[in-house]
Order: sequence, then C-alpha cells, then structure tokens
Amino acid sequence: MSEPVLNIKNLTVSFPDHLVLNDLSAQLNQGDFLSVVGQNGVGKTTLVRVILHELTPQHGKIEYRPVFKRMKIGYVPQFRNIDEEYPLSIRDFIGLNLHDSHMPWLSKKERQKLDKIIEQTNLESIQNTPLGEASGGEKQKAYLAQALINNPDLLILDESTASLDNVRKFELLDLVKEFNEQQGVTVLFITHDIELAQKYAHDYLLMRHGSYLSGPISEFKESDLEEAEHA
Ligand SMILES: Nc1ncnc2c1ncn2[C@@H]1O[C@H](COP(=O)(O)OP(=O)(O)OP(=O)(O)O)[C@@H](O)[C@H]1O
Repeated sequence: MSEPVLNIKNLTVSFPDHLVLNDLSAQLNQGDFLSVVGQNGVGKTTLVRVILHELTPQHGKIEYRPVFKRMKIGYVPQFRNIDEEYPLSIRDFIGLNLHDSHMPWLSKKERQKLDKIIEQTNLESIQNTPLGEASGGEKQKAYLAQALINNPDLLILDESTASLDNVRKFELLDLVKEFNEQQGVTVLFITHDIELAQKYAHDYLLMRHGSYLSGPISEFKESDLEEAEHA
C-alpha cells in the first residue's frame, strides 16, 4: 500500500465575512493524481494556500509525511504572460530552483540535474531562448521543469493548463503523467476542466460551498457538479 503524503484533517478557514473551507478532510498518498474541481470561489486556492503554509486554518491541520523531513513541493501556477524583456533564458529560469550550493554559479552536479530535466521536458532545442519570447505552452513547460527539478514529494498544478489550447494542455499533462507513473510524483491538479481531470487524474475531490465529495475519477458524476453550480 502506498504511503500517505498529505493528510488534510478537518480544515476550516473563514475570512471576516464568510466561511470558505468547512471541515474539509482528504488524504493524498504517494503516487496519487488527485484532481480538485469546483465552481469559482469554493476555496480551491485557499486550500493550496493552506498546504503551502501561506494561510493558517482556524481549525484542523495538515500532516505532511514523512514527518522526519521537510516536504518538497513543486508549484506550477496558472499561465500569465511574461514580459518580452524578461532577461532569463528558459534554461536559466528552470535553474532558479537549484539550491544545492551557495555559489552564484551552478556546480557540475547542478548542471547535470538541469540538463536532465530539460531533456525530460523536451525543452532542449529552445533552452537558450529568452523565456519572454517563448510561447504559452513553452512557458508552462518551463514552469513545470522548474517545479520538478528538485524531485518534489508533491506537485501542485494550480489551473496550470487554463488558457492553453488543447494540444498544449495535453502536451503538458502527458509530461506530468509520465513523472507520475514513472517516478511516482504525487500530483494535486486544480482545474475547472472536467474532461481533462477525467483524462488524467485517478481521483477527484469536488469542492462545493461547505461540502465535499471525493472518489475515483471514474465515479465522478457531472450531475454532482451541476448540483453544486445550482446550489
Ligand atoms: N484574503 C482573503 N480575504 C477575504 N476573502 C478571501 C480572501 N482570499 C479568498 N477570499 C474569498 O474566499 C473565497 C474562496 O476563494 P478561492 O480563491 O479560494 O476560491 P477558488 O475556488 O480558488 O476560486 P477560483 O476558481 O475562482 O480561483 C472567495 O469568495 C474569495 O473571495
């Protein structure tokens, strides 16, 4: 049986004017690919902020496993345009997440790590292109490579495929799937795109205003989402 990575226990988060997360519990095991779905404003980003320690819940907690080491989390944000003048190449941008040495330049080991992730994400031919000149799909791949370079225990995709066309969405998620299946990277995929969740995720967590449904993605019912939308 696979090991738990995140144990979300009875999380409650409220802002001064309203309750956002209401006694939410969920578990993520090593190698899981969980899609978090739900209408705007149900608290998906709030959940990510709690996982990233940016927000403290009023009640409940998240247990990170294994407990004896600091969990490494890779994060791929939603696409946003990067200024054409942005000075770093795709390669240098990916390398920003390397922390092994205190030197301003990369060690041989770090360069090898960088070469490997660039190869694994199919960015070799454009690695020296300025990030600002890359296409939307290439930029998201660069974010993915940067998130994966330190072999994270958990990869969070926060609407990372939104505003990409279908071909680029599939390209990005095919890569994520490879890392999930071949290297056991645990994936938390926040999306509004149910078809994409059904194509790639193993399980779902449907967030509604104050109540939650979860299970294998094969058992996800569109009607549950509609019910949430009309609640
Ligand atoms: N810092 C804050 N102060 C007050 N209210 C907040 C704060 N952050 C989020 N909210 C509110 O909490 C609710 C949940 O927001 P959140 O961004 O988590 O939802 P979401 O499910 O990620 O939505 P979307 O799909 O639109 O990104 C929203 O009503 C939002 O306005």
